[in-house]
Amino acid sequence: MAVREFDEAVAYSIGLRTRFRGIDVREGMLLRSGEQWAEWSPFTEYDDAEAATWLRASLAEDDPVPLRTRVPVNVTVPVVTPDVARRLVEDSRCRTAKVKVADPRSSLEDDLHRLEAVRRALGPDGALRVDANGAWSVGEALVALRAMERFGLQYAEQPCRTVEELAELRRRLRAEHVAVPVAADESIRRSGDPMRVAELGAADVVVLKVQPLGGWRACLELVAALGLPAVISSALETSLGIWAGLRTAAALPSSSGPGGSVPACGLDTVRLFTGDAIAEPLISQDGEISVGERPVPDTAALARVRADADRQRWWRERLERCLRILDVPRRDASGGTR
Ligand SMILES: O=C(O)CCC(=O)C1=CC=C[C@@H](O)[C@@H]1C(=O)O
Ligand SMILES: [Mg+2]
Repeated sequence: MAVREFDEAVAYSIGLRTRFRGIDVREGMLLRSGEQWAEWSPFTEYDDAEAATWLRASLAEDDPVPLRTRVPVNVTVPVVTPDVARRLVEDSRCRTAKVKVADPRSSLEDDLHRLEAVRRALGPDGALRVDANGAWSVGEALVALRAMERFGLQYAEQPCRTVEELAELRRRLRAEHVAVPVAADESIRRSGDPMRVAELGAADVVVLKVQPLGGWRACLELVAALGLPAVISSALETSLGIWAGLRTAAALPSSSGPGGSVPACGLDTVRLFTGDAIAEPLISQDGEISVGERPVPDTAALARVRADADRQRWWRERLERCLRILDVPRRDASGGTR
């Protein structure tokens, strides 16, 4: 089945080195319009309405104007043993680490051991973040963050599920003099009303992802409207999706971070993949990734990550449904629109 809106639409399937957010394989599509390739990779369990928002990002025809050529990034530490965590941080040479915590497979004690190993690998000057993906109640978050405070946390990302809980937690952390700022991720990208985070005073920092928010323009508009420090993060993508995040981070206003730079972004996740679609994957060097021209897939690399016929069909059908939701003008066989 052909998808007429694109010149090519290829589904990929790439193994993860470590289980991450409950998945071992990342799937998505790479879409070509003329010379331009983009990624569309809504998680497979998302419904069509949410997947269509991600598609809006992939349909963007222009790119934001970059203000810098390099973007600092954090190394992302999944739920792994302290030893593996230490090695990941040391190998990355990043000066900021984000550690997954509150996973069903990891007790608070396990989390504390992992954090201790990461803090030791970073040294006292490195920045350390945790991400709980909304797993804690307010009470649980208070207990955990009180215990984690001694490692010096830059912030805790989405400690609780709802915006109201984040706001309450933030108040109670302050009242109890626990020095851990709160960052909102899912409350921005999945709540349907990202402005509520600012209205309720629910976060000190916001985490923004280009595909889930429907594109770079929506991200930059949100940064301006929210008036909070913003960290651009990956949605666990190939280098094509990562490039869109990097380019957006490169366009953040210079007031975002010290010395005209931006806070370290969560864009070093190609490291978590066993393969990629481009020849020179966008992975950090000395804690930064250079933002070059929009990449194009490499024929051999793309062949290695191409999904099987069943998954090609599944993704194409999903793409057709999402295009209908967005009401994208149909191209006729000659390439014109109708
Ligand atoms: O922010 C990072 O360091 C990497 C990206 C990352 O952690 C995530 C990517 C995609 C899905 C999420 O579960 C997860 C996150 O919650 O931030
Ligand atoms: Mg997160």
